[in-house]
Amino acid sequence: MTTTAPSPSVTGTAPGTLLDFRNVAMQFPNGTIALRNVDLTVNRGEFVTVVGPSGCGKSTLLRIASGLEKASEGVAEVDTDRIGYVFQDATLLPWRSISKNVELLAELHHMPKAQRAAKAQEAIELVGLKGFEKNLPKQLSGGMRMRASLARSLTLEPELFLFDEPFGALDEITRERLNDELLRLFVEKQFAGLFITHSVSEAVYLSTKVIVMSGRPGSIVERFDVPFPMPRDPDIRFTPEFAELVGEVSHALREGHS
Ligand SMILES: Nc1ncnc2c1ncn2[C@@H]1O[C@H](COP(=O)(O)OP(=O)(O)OP(=O)(O)O)[C@@H](O)[C@H]1O
Repeated sequence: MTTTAPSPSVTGTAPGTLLDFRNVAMQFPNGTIALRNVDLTVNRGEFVTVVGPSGCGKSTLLRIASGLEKASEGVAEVDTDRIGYVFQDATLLPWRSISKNVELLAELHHMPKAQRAAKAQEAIELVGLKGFEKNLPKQLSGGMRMRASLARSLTLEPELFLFDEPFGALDEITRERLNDELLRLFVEKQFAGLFITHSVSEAVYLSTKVIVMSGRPGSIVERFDVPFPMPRDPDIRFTPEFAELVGEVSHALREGHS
């Protein structure tokens, strides 16, 4: 596939572009134009976060990346079939135990039983749910359910992870803790990330790049490189440099909205 020059990897992974959108536009059959002129790349080793006002087309962008929707114009290339998804809702099956939920994707991919059980156990331990394998989803907190959702995707060892506001419904402390755990997984598992959030500080904290979108029809108004090294020190959030970048992104968001 044709790619733009990848930026240097921050996690030591091989360089290369996993997602490449060129001049992507989306018009739904009812006439709603959700996206226009979107140029976006996600390279190996990158964690790219998109922020933008409600209804600007962020979820549509992710659905195009996942193959659930087809762009009405432009080129949307994804150079891997190992894609992980985490949505705002953990979407666990209520009648299945946590370990059986975490095994589900591997099961759908016809992974042999013993292998998928081992993968699920490894993923459960990675997200800090050891000891809860036999519990049902309703016996877990919202944050724990989200960890299970993450674990379910990790069993397939995704190269590209798509996140649609996964922590939006959680309280601040849980959200911060999960941000730290996600960063740890990003460094350890070396997937590339495309993340959507309404929180500018979450975007800056998690990402190597932040993309700001305008109101609908969504187009990219500004891109920011986040210079803080990985693994990221949680205290970075209390530094003037961090506050300054959050301020710049917030400003671009307000400008793009008006
Ligand atoms: N299947 C569809 N048919 C018609 N219009 C749609 C469809 N899906 C989304 N839209 C419209 O496209 C626009 C973008 O929707 P999308 O869900 O991508 O926005 P978003 O930025 O993710 O919003 P939010 O931040 O509120 O979740 C909205 O105006 C929405 O109503």
